[in-house]
Amino acid sequence: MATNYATVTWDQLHRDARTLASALMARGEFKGIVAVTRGGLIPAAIIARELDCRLVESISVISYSGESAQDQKEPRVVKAPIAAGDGEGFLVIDDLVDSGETAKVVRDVLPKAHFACLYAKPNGKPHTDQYVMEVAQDTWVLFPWDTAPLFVPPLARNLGA
Ligand SMILES: O=P(O)(O)OC[C@H]1O[C@H](OP(=O)(O)OP(=O)(O)O)[C@H](O)[C@@H]1O
Ligand SMILES: Nc1nc2[nH]cnc2c(=O)[nH]1
Ligand SMILES: [Mg+2]
Repeated sequence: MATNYATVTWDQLHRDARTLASALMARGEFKGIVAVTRGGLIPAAIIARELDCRLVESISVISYSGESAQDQKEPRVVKAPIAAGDGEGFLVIDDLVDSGETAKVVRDVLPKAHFACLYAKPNGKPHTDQYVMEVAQDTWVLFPWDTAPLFVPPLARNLGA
């Protein structure tokens, strides 16, 4: 079970995706981008815009059924990235690598692609070619699409409770 949570706002996600795009510029042009659904879709859209890349494919992988590491399942590819072939010249984008199991399965399908993500936990780091920020293994990242602002009572109201 994750003991900590790290909340990522839309602004921060956009900034981190642009930082990744900027680092990827040094690798020259990609033929196309493969987004790992669903978490990689929004980062891939931001990066495709920055790299002026119009060919966006997807690979659909299901690895988690809930909101913690306890909910991890064997990753299942439910849609193949046909347009990307063996991945040569393609960039694969996911939101994060945690255990690295999803990335491993994606790499089996696209062995020649360059794999990049925004956030990487220590166990996932060996399975990504590039990432923006490291996150502790016991931290669960809450993406902007996972959360909503909600009312929090003032501290003083809990006095004596
Ligand atoms: O390195 P791992 O331990 O495999 O975990 C990382 C994967 O888990 C999440 O996807 P998830 O399966 O929850 O599906 P989603 O992207 O559709 O939310 C995340 O988006 C990564 O793809
Ligand atoms: N939202 C989210 N999904 C994950 N899938 C695997 N690890 C994580 C994480 O830390 N946050
Ligand atoms: Mg995912």
